[in-house]
Amino acid sequence: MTAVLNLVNTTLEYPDGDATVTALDSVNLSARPGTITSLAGPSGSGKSSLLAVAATLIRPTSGIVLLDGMDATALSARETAVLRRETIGIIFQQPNLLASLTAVEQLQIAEHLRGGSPKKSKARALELLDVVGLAGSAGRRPHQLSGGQRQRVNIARALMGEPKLLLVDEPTAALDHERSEAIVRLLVRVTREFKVATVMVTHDTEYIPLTDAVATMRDGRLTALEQVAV
Ligand SMILES: Nc1ncnc2c1ncn2[C@@H]1O[C@H](COP(=O)(O)OP(=O)(O)OP(=O)(O)O)[C@@H](O)[C@H]1O
Repeated sequence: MTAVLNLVNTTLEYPDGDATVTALDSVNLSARPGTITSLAGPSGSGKSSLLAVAATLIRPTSGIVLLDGMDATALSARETAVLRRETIGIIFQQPNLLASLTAVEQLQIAEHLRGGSPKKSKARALELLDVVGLAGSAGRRPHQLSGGQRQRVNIARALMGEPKLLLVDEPTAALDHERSEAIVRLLVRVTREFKVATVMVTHDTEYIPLTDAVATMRDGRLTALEQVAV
């Protein structure tokens, strides 16, 4: 199947006084529908930079970012925002839920901001909460949910826009072992069920075997891309 994301010779440099820091150094990576790739590597190796470039939040210094066949580096800021909204779901480390809203409303507001109809969005929000195992918690506010449940709302919210690419940054950072494994298993399941291409930054190497492939970074370079044997 055709890749949803293709990074081609992508380089990202940050200014650092008179010098530059090369956060990404000629990186090539692709992600296909229905597959989940772990992105591993030591601190400062470029994982977050790769995710930000793939998310079109940062434009690379050189190279190409192909999203669903379109070169995002050739688009205007407005066109890039539309492509991002229609193609990408982003799951940050912290769920960043709004304290006064119920779980179902967190999903509805995301859809409202995208211009969707409230009635349709409620039905889809309830469906997605069911998918992530929160059917009985739709009316709960963040303080009435556990850390793992809040991360599940975060995942369901990212799926509201029917993304083709799911970019996930350290989803288990704030969770204990049992909840972390459950979250990674959930990400694998939704990747298959919704046929999204998922790229997940992780420090927890123990969950890598649950995913399809692992891309390892060091000093801005992709040093290995291996399929995970099952
Ligand atoms: N805004 C910035 N300005 C200057 N340098 C930056 C900036 N963001 C990141 N860097 C540098 O780019 C390199 C890659 O950083 P990046 O955050 O992408 O690595 P990482 O693998 O995600 O690290 P961590 O696991 O600690 O989050 C590092 O040398 C970092 O110091």
